[in-house]
Amino acid sequence: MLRGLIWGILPNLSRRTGPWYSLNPKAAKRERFLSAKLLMASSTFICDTQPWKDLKAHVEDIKKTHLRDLMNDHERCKSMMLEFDGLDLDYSRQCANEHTMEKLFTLAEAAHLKQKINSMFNGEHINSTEDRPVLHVALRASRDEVICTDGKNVVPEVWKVLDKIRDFSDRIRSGSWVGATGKTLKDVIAVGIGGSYLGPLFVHTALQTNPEAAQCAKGRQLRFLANVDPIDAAKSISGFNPETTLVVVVSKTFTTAETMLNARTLREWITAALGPQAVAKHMVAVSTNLLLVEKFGIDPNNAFAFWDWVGGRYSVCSAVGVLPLSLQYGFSVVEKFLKGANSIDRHFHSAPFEKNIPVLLGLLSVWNSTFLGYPARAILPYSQALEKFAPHIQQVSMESNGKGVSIDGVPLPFEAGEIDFGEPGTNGQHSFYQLIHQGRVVPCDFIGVVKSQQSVYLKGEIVSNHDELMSNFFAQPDALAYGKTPEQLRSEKVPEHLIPHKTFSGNRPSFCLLLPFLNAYNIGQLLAIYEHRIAVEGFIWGINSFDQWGVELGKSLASQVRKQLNASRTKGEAIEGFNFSTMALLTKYLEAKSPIPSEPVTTLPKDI
Ligand SMILES: O=P(O)(O)OC[C@H]1O[C@H](O)[C@H](O)[C@@H](O)[C@@H]1O
Repeated sequence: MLRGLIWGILPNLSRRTGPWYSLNPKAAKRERFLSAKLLMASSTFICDTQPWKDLKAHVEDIKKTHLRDLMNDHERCKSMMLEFDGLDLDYSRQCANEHTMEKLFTLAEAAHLKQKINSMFNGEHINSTEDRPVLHVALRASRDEVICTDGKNVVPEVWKVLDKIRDFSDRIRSGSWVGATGKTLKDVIAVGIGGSYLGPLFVHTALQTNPEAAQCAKGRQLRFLANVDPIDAAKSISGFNPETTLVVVVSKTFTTAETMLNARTLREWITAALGPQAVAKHMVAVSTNLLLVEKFGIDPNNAFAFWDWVGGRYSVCSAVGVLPLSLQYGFSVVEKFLKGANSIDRHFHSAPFEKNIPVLLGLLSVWNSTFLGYPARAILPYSQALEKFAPHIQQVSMESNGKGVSIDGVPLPFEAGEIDFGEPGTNGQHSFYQLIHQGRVVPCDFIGVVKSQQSVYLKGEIVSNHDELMSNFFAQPDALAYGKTPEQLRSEKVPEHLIPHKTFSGNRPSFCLLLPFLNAYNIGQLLAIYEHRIAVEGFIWGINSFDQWGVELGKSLASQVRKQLNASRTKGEAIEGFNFSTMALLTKYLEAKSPIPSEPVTTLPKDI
């Protein structure tokens, strides 16, 4: 109740006056602390509210009607189709009817969804455990938009960095900025991991085959180096010449162990060939921590900033993605990507829930996972260019919503988050679709594209390769929804002993999202839809979707192992301080890995 009141009142105040605590930072911190304490005291879960209980009760009702019968109601289907800015969403194959939707909207009200969305756009510190606002929407705002946090409009800062990227990427691409030996830098290696890698990789993979973008990228190569496995470093430099390569070190914190080691490895690769002074011409950085960038040896003038109000997994629209992508495709292509994301931001912020794509997707995902009990979600783009979309969304979704406590730190009495996975169709059909058709129920997102980036028509065939792909896009959702009954099989004269094996229960929910084309703008739209959908789910569950404490424990244990490896090799110290199993395995590892260097050696990754 109290928590609801706070969520309700603060955004309204801040809309009128700017953030209410903006003038005095000390008071602001104290107020935030007090609010957090108040929130702690009022641990009403969303599952204790009447709308939640109504939805629980509604599950039995909806289970009485098979999806194939729901699909017979054309009015229902019509009401579950939505068009916005060239995109078509069809959610008629959800196990839901008008009552489900009404109840979900009532749940959204009880969770103060509208106020929470406003709080995000208003720059409130909704990431309370890190005391930060969540403003990735500001990264793609147009120059004239005003998005404030702590009393300051952040849009001019965003555009200052974007202008710097435009200028720098133009200079690199035109050859006015050259490497240490006077050669044009035509190849780029972006070193980064997690949010400093997955989003840019997804966008790069999607743009690569777009004719307009590919034309702009002619003669240039962009590669990513993420894994600390030395094979990845070797692959990243394979065939590249340090003289013509620019390394972009991308790390929000500039402390991530893997990225820093890879950055040192590539620095060594450059300096071994061109001398230490070459770093100034061949290495630049993207980070929020410009002090550490300088300490690493990169000129702060060659650093591109972003801000702590951008979560790593939401950073693809910051310099994290915009710099490497602009180097490859030119800033004007990337600007279209930002515009596509901005179009969805505005839609998400202003459209009524009944017509709001991220809200509808988010609410129905909560319905599927929490109420119907389907904990996984398959992301199935029928487009090879989107092959890195599911890996990116895995991080955005599972790092955001894989939480065990509410925003006020109280253990949740229900499970939050989903298990996301996916593959492009039709490849996935020949892999895991067996399970989603006859095994566990996994709600699916089918993503299709109307106009392919490639049109291949073979002699004598009127159905193009792309039509063939899309035939599957249209067929699979119906196969999941309708299934196949024993009666149908009998009418097809299927032998009785095979009928149980060939029966498809159906009643398996899916969404269809159709994009007109796969260009920079649509890719931006797609990204923002998923980012906001995931936020909607977290807002409903009442968790903090913007922190990620769960990744820390493994990191600190790895650092203990690293220390031990160092001590064993340099001082011959015995393995100690671990449990029996880890000690045994570590000892085996050390014994088997000989010769063990006792002092630092430099062996650069070999070009493979
Ligand atoms: O950008 P960095 O600071 O190097 O962080 C890279 C990644 O590190 C961690 O694993 C976090 O869980 C991710 O959210 C983050 O994206």
